[in-house]
Amino acid sequence: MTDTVTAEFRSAGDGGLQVPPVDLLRDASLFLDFDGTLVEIAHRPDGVLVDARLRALVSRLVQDMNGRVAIVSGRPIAAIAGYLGEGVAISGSHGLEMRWPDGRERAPERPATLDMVLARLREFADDREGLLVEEKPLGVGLHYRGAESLEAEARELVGRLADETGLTVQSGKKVLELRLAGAHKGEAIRHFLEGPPFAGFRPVFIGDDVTDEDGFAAVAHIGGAGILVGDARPTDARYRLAGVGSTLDWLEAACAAL
Ligand SMILES: O=P(O)(O)OC[C@H]1O[C@H](O[C@H]2O[C@H](CO)[C@@H](O)[C@H](O)[C@H]2O)[C@H](O)[C@@H](O)[C@@H]1O
Repeated sequence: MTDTVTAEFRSAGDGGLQVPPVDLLRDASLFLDFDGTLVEIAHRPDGVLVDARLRALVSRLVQDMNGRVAIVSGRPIAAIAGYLGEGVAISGSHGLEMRWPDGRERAPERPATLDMVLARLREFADDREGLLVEEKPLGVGLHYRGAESLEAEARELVGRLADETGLTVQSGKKVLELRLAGAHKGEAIRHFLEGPPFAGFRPVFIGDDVTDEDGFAAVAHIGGAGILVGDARPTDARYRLAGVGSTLDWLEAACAAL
């Protein structure tokens, strides 16, 4: 642990939410968001850094929690598996895709309207510097981190495309996504909890973004606990950690306390 990260870890218990107790993962099923929770937010989606420490931590959690660990991300399963390997269960695309620990997978068909939406967003971004279009199997992301003044214009277009296609708008950190409706992170967590190895264990979900609130609400409803990563805000999470560094420190400590 570095001094800086340890200081951040210790100072997180303000804003009404405390740092989670280190024994929280005992008899728990653990669900982890990816961007902003396990890796720092980067300027571009392909700019995130996944190092040996994170890969080792995820492997150790999977092993020591007898497989009761899943990544629950807005990214596609293939992207998460590319970063963290195949040894962990994954829900991708904001709950639309599911991959269980035994390798079973479930995902809906890609909607035909996505190709048209992709083309319209690319055309929009090509004319405006700083915007970036992310193609995903069940959605399209329009990132405005490099052009924040264009947010309102981007929102207007994305809203119009949602009305035209019936796709749903998913807002995130400096991103607007159009994606197939009908799932969210809370539902993905409930699906995992229906069967082995997750069923019967208290759910803990760690996330940072507004898209993670569905997960916090779901675990709270089932008697588990959410952990918000980052600044305090109105939330259904019960605990808070200050940032990615303190989250990795806490996970290592919690794993050692199993
Ligand atoms: O549910 P998550 O695992 O948190 O994924 C949410 C979205 O994360 C990615 O976008 C965000 O992270 C990027 C890299 O740090 C950043 O550049 C971007 O501004 C953020 O919105 C990813 O690109 C999306 O597909 C995910 O839905």
